[in-house]
Amino acid sequence: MSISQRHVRYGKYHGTGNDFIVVDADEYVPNRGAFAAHHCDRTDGIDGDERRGADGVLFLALEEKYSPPRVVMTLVQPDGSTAEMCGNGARVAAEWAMARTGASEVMIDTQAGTRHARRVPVADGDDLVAIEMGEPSFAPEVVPLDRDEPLVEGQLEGYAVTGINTGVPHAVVFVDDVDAVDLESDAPPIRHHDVFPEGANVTFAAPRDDGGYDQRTFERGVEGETLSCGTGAVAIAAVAAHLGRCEDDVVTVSPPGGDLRVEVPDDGPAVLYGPVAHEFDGEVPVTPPAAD
Ligand SMILES: N[C@@H](CCC[C@H](N)C(=O)O)C(=O)O
Repeated sequence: MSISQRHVRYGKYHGTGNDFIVVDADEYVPNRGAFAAHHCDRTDGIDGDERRGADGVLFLALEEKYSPPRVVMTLVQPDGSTAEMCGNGARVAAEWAMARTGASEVMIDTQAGTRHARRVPVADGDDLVAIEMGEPSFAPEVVPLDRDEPLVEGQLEGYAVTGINTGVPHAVVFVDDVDAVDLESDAPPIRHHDVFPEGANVTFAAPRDDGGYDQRTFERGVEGETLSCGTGAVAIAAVAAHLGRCEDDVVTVSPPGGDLRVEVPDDGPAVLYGPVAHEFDGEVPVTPPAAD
């Protein structure tokens, strides 16, 4: 005998390929971790136009009474963990809220702080969504690091690694060619290294002749490579500025899924710009089927 299942509606979005299932937080999901683990699965998860599954579930609570409107964002990752911040996820949250309210700017409440987001019209192209990202920090207690000094190009697992927090911890490594890195084997020992007591996303960057950087990131919580990572793009720009590797305070960072623009002023918060796409909408069971 089958028991009828309650379903929840969702929207599927991506920001330069970093893709998310968006669920209105008014929809009661009793076990958000299990929901994310099941529906984000790349083999058995939600059936997308191009790729199954997703990099995470964004539970979004819209507070329309404020001006600009506010959104409380909770990112639940495929391993069931909750991330304090997500640059591309926050841009998706902003697009979702701006489409619902007609506003062209919103405030996003994250565990890393409240961030201002706005739509940026682009001549002859799709609008960009810009999100204020706070001030990147190298401070050991903020990254966090299991030592008293910042980690700047310290030797870890055969790479020169810099630890930085851009809302979440990143281990940034500069290389000549990101495509020459075996991410699936080289990133996990850094991601789980003792120096990062809460773990770290591992972001490789290679300078290009045009002043921009190529990016590849192995994400904590996804436990694999994603097509884009916004906090990682900001981490590259901030570490490059810190090491004197870039002259401009506006840097184009290119993960596999597209181009992101990052502003890293000497004082004040970083800003991340990029496109957001709404792929499709659907409904899924609120309680995933039990594993065999
Ligand atoms: N893809 C995100 C980062 C998400 C959080 C990360 N996986 C973590 O656990 O720290 C982005 O665009 O910033």
